[in-house]
Amino acid sequence: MMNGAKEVLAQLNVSRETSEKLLLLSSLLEKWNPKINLVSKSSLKDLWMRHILDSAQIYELPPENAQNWVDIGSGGGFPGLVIAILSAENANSRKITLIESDQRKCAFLRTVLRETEVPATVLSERIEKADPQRADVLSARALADLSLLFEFSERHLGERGIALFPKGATWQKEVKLAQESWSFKYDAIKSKTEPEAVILKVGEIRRV
Ligand SMILES: C[S@@+](CC[C@H](N)C(=O)[O-])C[C@H]1O[C@@H](n2cnc3c(N)ncnc32)[C@H](O)[C@@H]1O
Repeated sequence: MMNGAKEVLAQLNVSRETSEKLLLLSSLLEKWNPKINLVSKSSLKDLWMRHILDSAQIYELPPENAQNWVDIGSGGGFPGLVIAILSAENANSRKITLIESDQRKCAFLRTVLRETEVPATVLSERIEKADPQRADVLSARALADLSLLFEFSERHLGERGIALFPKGATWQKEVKLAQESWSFKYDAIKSKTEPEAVILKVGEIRRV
């Protein structure tokens, strides 16, 4: 088993079936990564902590009735694929959509979904061109600064939806800058995987 897998799986406390799906994701990622660079080579050895646990921690954050979850700029599937796998465990009727413009990465995302038998839709399109999704939850990790993420939210987030954006140590600077052009409410939830990082949970995003 790969570095950290046991510890992370114990921490997540998921069923055997879900553990197997996450293990399948990690082995497919290891296999595809040298060809299409889904995560940086240096972070591959910490895949479970840096990517899988980091993605899983946002799964609990939306309200239970949030049905339509859209992950933009999904890349190698963080957090989108992990959210789809965890949602499948709960057999809830949540609809998951991943938007990613790189065709090869989309082929990887579809392969993992097929092999794990997890339902989700992959849109291989540019975020700014894809049909508006009216998401209840919009997530994006390592995609853009907050101001650009708000522009994407304007297109894809539903009226009462919330956005979940994991951000690193400079998140306060990004918030300040975004406040020049946008009004919004936010909580900064401490990350479980990086001491200075947070997950920004943002709602009521409006242009000023
Ligand atoms: C730095 S990667 C992050 C991937 C993943 N979210 C993660 O945290 O590992 C950003 C991803 O967003 C995709 N992307 C960037 N701009 C995009 C756009 N305008 N429309 C769709 N995908 C985009 C890129 O192809 C890339 O896979």
